[in-house]
Amino acid sequence: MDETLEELFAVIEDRKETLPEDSYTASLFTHEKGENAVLEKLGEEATELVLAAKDDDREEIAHEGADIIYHLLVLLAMKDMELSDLEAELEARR
Ligand SMILES: N=c1c2ncn([C@@H]3O[C@H](COP(=O)(O)OP(=O)(O)OP(=O)(O)O)[C@@H](O)[C@H]3O)c2ncn1[C@@H]1O[C@H](COP(=O)(O)O)[C@@H](O)[C@H]1O
Repeated sequence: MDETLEELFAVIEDRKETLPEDSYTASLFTHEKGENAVLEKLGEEATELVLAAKDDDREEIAHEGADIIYHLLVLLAMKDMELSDLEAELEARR
């Protein structure tokens, strides 16, 4: 899981740097709504996750959970944060 997150975060940082035209990630960095675009996505997906959990739909829980993690990593990159900032917080709670 760690490796998957690190690789995904590296791709996100690359999209932020190179802004390819066909990249959904790049479109979040250049969105006219600014960071609100990713914040709205996080809000929507949190609601969808709650509904999936209420329906006991394990496939949908995994789908919405992955959407949330991806958009959270985009938010970290947008704030010039590192994956290690999140890891440090989790480590401190152990
Ligand atoms: N992990 C993701 C990822 N998760 C979600 N999304 C996008 O986030 C959007 C989610 O919006 P929506 O919820 O409206 O779309 P949806 O899929 O219908 O979702 P539901 O409504 O079903 O919940 C979709 O357009 C997805 O394509 C992602 N887009 C990209 N990535 C990763 O980012 C990498 C780079 O992608 P590009 O930037 O597109 O090159 C990819 O290789 C992936 O690894």
